[in-house]
Amino acid sequence: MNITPGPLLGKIETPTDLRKLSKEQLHEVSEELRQFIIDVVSVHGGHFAASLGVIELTVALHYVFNTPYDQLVWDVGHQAYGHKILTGRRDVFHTNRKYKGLSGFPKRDESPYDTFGVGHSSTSISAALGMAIASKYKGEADRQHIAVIGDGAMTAGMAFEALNHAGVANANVLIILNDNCMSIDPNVGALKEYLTDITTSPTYNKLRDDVWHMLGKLPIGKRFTRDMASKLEASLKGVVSSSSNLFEALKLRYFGPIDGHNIIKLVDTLQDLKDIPGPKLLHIVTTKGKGYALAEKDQTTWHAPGLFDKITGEIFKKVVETPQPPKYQDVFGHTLIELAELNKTIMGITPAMPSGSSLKFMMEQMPDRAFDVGICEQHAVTLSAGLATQGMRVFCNIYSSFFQRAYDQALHDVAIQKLPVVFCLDRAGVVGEDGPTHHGAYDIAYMRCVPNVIISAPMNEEEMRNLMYTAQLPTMQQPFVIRYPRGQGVMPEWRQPFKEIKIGTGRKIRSGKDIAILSLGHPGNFVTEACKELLADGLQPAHYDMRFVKPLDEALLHEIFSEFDKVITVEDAAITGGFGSAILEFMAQHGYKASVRILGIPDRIIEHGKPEDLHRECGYDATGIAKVAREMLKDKITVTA
Ligand SMILES: Cc1ncc(C[n+]2csc(CCOP(=O)(O)OP(=O)(O)O)c2C)c(N)n1
Ligand SMILES: CC(=O)[C@@H](O)[C@H](O)COP(=O)(O)O
Ligand SMILES: [Mg+2]
Repeated sequence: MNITPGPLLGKIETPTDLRKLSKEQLHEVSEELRQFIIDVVSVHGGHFAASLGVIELTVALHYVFNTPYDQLVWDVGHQAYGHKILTGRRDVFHTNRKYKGLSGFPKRDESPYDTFGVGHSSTSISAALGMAIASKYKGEADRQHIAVIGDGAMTAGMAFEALNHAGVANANVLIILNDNCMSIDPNVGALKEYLTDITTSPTYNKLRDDVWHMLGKLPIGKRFTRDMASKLEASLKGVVSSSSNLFEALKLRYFGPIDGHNIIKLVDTLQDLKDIPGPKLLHIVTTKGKGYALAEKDQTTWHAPGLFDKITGEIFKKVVETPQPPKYQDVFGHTLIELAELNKTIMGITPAMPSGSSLKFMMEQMPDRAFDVGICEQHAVTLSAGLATQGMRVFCNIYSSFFQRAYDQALHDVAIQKLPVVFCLDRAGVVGEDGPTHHGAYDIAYMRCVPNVIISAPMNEEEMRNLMYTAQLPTMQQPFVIRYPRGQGVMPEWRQPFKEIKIGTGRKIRSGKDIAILSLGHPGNFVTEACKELLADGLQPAHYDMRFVKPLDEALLHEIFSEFDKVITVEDAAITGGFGSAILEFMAQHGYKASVRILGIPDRIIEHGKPEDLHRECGYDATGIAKVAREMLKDKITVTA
């Protein structure tokens, strides 16, 4: 569908065109940009509410600063759609997040305006500070470095590590704190409350408004001179003294809070801040989903709603007649409640993904036993470890790719102490449209080398429930990983009674004599499909769902390698160091010789696209598996005319 931008936006190829407009025209540009994003995202999908909330900021930043010479870093990057559209990508924006299309996040390969690749949160201040220190070293005194970070992203330890450095680095960095009181779900924690206090304090706001009013009376050009800036700071410090303003206490000059939807005020403020060297923080207050009423009202649903009718606001769901299998995340969410009812020691932790992980069900039903701790994966893991020392059985649910943040905590705080924390790693494998920053490719490789850890992956909902059940049994006294993918499983009838699964045991799904296909987790379902193709070719594949990558089912493997000299392994994880590698290690240790092909995520960056496109590209969809089996069995295939 051809989506036409408004008349002003249609003339903006790059920010240079934007800068030719008058300040008064920026409101119109903002509205056209907002409408264009609504038009495109409603029919092509993607993140939504966050970009709508920073439209005015985006326009103001590119209007005031000399991008890309001035370096603009977006945190997470899910809010950078306006930035993409204004920086040369308007006409290809409909390819956003599609296979071979634009990335859903800023990406250095894509544009010189994308100064830093993002996707995981809370990196922007460190990155912008690094750029600022480099500019200082190179003598580029005129260069500006801006980090735009949300209130959710600001909760992460990494953001505070960067603030701690920025305050004393004497480098030219402007941090814009985009405060909309939301993460994906409502933001949490004491920092959120602090930001609310500072935004709503009547004394503070009165004084601030008085000062702005006074500045507004100065002739343009004289406004907010350095002198005035110091006076403004001094007066504000009277109310929010450096000991009570968190950012001032960290030696950053603090400005705001200001209305982040007032484009004129934003432009004036940014223009003024340009002249103030050193580390500074501008606090802006915005509404996530601004300008689309339904998104403003239900910001979590509209974070990334999928396709929708932009007029009625109806979010399209696939029309299906037969009962559908649930999403794995929902199996987790509902099963955890069932288990928690049986076992009073169970608790649930999520770092900022209550909706995405479905821990929200337990948070609603058992608020003293399930917590969102903010975008704080490291804390989530060590908190779980602390709880485990006191006899709690914690299900710490983290997306596989975000778990990377907490590796040392998993190793140092959980594994070395052999604490029985259950890590439910959601979004394991290729996740699809979020792309390389979010693919859960590496968890097997980086956890397999850690002693004391059990690593498992269910092939379906029933196994998922039984693994969760097994993981919380009192006999289980060590860390337990359960990895599972984004999206639906395969069993519409999934609420079966719990059964313990013996640790380190796989199961034979079908017998055969030509080749053994060993799968781990959900891709076992691709193998089932591949086997159908092979049977149609007259071949006899055997299929084993191994379930555990650590410990391996050695008895079953001895049986397999005694019987087969051709083996394929299949996993939705990095081949290097993964499940297939574990099988090769087993063979080497026991002196087995066989021809083995390992299918999984190859050793290169896999871009974004629909999961099925990516599985095909990696070669472990049903067709890819069958193709490899046929290659290995070519002597056995009888060609018929
Ligand atoms: C390390 C990490 N954990 C979790 C996420 C998932 N995530 C993406 S956006 C987001 C909310 C960010 O909130 P905020 O920074 O306030 O931005 P907003 O969406 O409100 O604009 C979360 C939790 C992530 N991208 N990175
Ligand atoms: C930007 C970000 O990190 C999240 O919004 C992520 O896209 C959520 O992924 P899911 O849709 O898999 O929950
Ligand atoms: Mg926010």
